[in-house]
Amino acid sequence: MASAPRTVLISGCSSGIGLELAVQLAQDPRQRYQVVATMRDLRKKEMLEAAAGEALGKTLTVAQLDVCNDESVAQCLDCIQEVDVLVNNAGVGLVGPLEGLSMDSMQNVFDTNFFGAIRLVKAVLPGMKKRRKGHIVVVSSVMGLQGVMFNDVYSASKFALEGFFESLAIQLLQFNIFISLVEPGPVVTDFEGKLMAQVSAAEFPGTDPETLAYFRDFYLPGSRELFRSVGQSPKDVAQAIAKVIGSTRPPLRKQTNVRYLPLPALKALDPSGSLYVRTAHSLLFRWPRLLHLGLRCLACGCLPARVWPR
Ligand SMILES: NC(=O)C1=CN([C@@H]2O[C@H](COP(=O)(O)OP(=O)(O)OC[C@H]3O[C@@H](n4cnc5c(N)ncnc54)[C@H](OP(=O)(O)O)[C@@H]3O)[C@@H](O)[C@H]2O)C=CC1
Ligand SMILES: CC1=C(/C=C/C(C)=C/C=C/C(C)=C/C=O)C(C)(C)CCC1
Repeated sequence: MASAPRTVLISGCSSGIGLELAVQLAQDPRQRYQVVATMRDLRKKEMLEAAAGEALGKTLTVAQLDVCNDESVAQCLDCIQEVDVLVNNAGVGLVGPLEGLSMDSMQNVFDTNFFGAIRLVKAVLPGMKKRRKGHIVVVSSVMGLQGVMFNDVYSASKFALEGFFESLAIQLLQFNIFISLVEPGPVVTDFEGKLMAQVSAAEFPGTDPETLAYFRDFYLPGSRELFRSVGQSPKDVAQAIAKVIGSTRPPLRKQTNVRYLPLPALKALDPSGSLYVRTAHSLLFRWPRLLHLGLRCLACGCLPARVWPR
């Protein structure tokens, strides 16, 4: 006999990975999921509703949820009996020279990416513990594994998630609750467009001209090329997350982009950290042509498209 559908609550479904995941799970051919797709601004729900098609109102419902707001979280959860799977997907980026970024903008990154996820976990955990089952999925990033220049604060917010959820995972095994940190590389969503809009509007006051030139003339072109060459589609990332949710023994960590794997591998190869830091520095500042060639090679499609082990 087929078991009852699991209720999946996903944050940040107005666009990108969250939207794709909500639709994929709601359209699961085996109807294993009842999806509560949430977003902070319901005026943005049209795209999700259109993509959901016939699943809307059946296996997918849309609800308001701002991960930075206690009241919004409480109201949303009041309407759901049990959350079997929580997907912490909502997130914001922040890029630029540190000297030119306001403390408010940095705090907003932590409020959303880190404390937003914790706020939701605190809300669903008592129920999961009582039922002695549950799965918490966190959309982390390769930047939760290694820092990337000019992404200092965003990367720190993802490192914070990694430390927090790895710690929690140990206790929660006692309650049969699993944690999975999904670590995508660059994904072609509104995320990059929002960052670029932020960059073109910002003047980065107080930043010295040399640093600004490194950011604008080295980092931005390199990052643009990286997204163009090895960027994954949100559909691919959502598929990887759906697989993690569907597995009986969910992994603690899952990287989604095989073409980005050489970079985290540098960190694993040299625990002192120097190999990764020096290679990233050289690729950006000393051998940009090698970076360009390497990215073209990685993009050419001759590499397998899946991450090993599967
Ligand atoms: N794109 C990429 O290259 C990568 C992205 N990630 C991570 O994937 C996740 C999804 O990003 P992605 O789909 O790419 O980008 P999008 O910008 O398309 O999606 C981000 C989502 O988060 C929502 N959000 C932001 N703040 C809040 C809030 N306070 N409460 C509720 N929702 C909020 C946005 O809503 P709104 O429309 O209202 O702003 C939007 O729905 C993020 O955690 C991101 O860090 C990880 C690795 C790479
Ligand atoms: C420019 C540049 C880099 C940039 C990496 C970037 C920009 C990664 C972006 C990842 C994202 C967007 C994750 C989201 O969570 C490298 C490869 C480290 C080193 C060489 C030069």
